Amino acid sequence: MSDKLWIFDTTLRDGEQVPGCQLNTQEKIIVAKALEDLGVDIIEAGFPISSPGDFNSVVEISKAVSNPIICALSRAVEKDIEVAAQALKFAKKGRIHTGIGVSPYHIQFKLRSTPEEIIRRGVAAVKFAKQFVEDVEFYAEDAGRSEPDFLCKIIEEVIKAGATVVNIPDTTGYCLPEQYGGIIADLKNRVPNIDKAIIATHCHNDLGMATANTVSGVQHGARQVEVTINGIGERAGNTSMEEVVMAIKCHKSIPVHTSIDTPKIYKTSRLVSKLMNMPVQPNKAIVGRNAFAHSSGIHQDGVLKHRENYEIIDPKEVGVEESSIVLTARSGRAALKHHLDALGVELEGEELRKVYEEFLLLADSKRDIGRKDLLELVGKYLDESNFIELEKVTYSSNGEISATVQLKIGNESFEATQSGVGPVDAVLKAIETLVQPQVDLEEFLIQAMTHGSNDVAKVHMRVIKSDKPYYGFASHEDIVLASAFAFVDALNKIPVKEYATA
Ligand SMILES: CC(=O)SCCNC(=O)CCNC(=O)[C@H](O)C(C)(C)COP(=O)(O)OP(=O)(O)OC[C@H]1O[C@@H](n2cnc3c(N)ncnc32)[C@H](O)[C@@H]1OP(=O)(O)O
Ligand SMILES: CC(C)C(=O)C(=O)O
Ligand SMILES: [Mg+2]
Repeated sequence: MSDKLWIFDTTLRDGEQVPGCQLNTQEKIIVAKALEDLGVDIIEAGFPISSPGDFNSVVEISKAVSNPIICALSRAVEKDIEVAAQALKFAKKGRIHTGIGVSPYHIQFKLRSTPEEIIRRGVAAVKFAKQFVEDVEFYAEDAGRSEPDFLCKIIEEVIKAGATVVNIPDTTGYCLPEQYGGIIADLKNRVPNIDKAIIATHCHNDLGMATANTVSGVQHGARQVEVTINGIGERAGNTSMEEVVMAIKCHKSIPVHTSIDTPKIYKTSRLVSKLMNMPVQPNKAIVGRNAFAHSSGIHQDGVLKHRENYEIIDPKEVGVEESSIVLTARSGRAALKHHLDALGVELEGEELRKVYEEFLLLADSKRDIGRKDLLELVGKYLDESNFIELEKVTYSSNGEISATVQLKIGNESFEATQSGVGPVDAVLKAIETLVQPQVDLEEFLIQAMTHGSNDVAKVHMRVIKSDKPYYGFASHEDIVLASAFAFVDALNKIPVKEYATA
């Protein structure tokens, strides 16, 4: 059995310290509920002494969320701790997180104190917090730059005072992975009562090492990780939750497991990005737009042959529908064929070679090639492959709205009548009863070309058949006819063998 790794999310506290990312109470509740749903064990909900708004957020999150422990931050200051305890009064499981700077920089220049005094204040803060809650976490701020003997001493003393979790922050993101792992190992080996508390990692990303340091900490004995969604946080950010969780999931040699429901990662990432108005960089691991996008021919060919040639994570595992094959001038024939197949154009040999040559000319002049470009390239093949023809459409909107459609399917003609909420709906239903490919209409877009009342309507639609998308386009002065033609256009791209005619 592997150990449980406690996931402590500080998106709403350390993450929210980023300029421009501040959330109001309602928004914080939305994020807190999403974190609960994701399976987070501890939510650091705020720093209650900091402002009435933050106090209120901790109160309301405590009411709104039931499974995770709700944690409130404080300095090693009695007033902070008292206010944190008040804010947690509705929490089913509340934790006070208190602590003090432990590096020579912090002791001398920030707190203007002495090591002995810092130990005294740390111990006093833990004891004071224990009067309100059983669960008290102590943070040794800037532990990453602290003196090892002093760090061991203060950790031993705060555990004696009742700390249930000892947090070892690399506050300034200074450490290298071996160094940070070494600090955790040192505490494990030298602090006599260390097994009475859980060791937590809390890393910052100033050198881009936050995830590596956190994982190293876990490998050396830490059993709580303090993380944020998308790695948001002050300066270069905090450790990103999704990176640590997936690194642990991918590497079974790390003897821990988490309770994160990983298919919910992507939607939580989007939610946080949207509410905090903080875009995710496209190449961000796990949740970036390009994290599962393949854009060069050799990679695309490899992925199409066997996904794992270039992917260590199945995108579905983190809630991304599927990997994408992006067409660029660096793509090869395998990628082009993949896209053409999706459009229902199955080209091989010489035909494929010719289209590929034209494609490369176009791709050299454009950054990436979209669906519309492809349709232009292979339009002639699409026309030839029309299996279904729309022969006649009539519709009436008097009383019940109904439509009659006549289709030529292969070499035979069929007719059907259907009613609907509007003529477009009725026509599409009638077509569906004749051609039964059981498709899902996923996207349906009508655009006016010139904006006059005698305008031409352009219809674009996307239908899904056997998990594959197919696209239809048409234009006509009559919106109903444009819709019918676009639907037939999409249906014509589905391989003929998939049809069952009525
Ligand atoms: C590494 C981190 O992320 S720590 C958390 C950072 N987050 C925040 O700071 C957000 C919330 N902070 C605040 O709202 C305010 O800073 C407050 C309410 C905590 C304090 O405000 P003020 O009383 O005006 O103090 P100010 O912010 O100017 O200075 C911080 C004071 O706390 C002291 N202090 C800093 N950390 C600690 C600590 N862990 N324990 C005790 N005292 C501390 C500083 O030495 C300084 O004291 P001084 O004024 O005697 O020199
Ligand atoms: C307050 C502590 C836990 C912190 O955020 C840090 O040291 O980075
Ligand atoms: Mg921090």
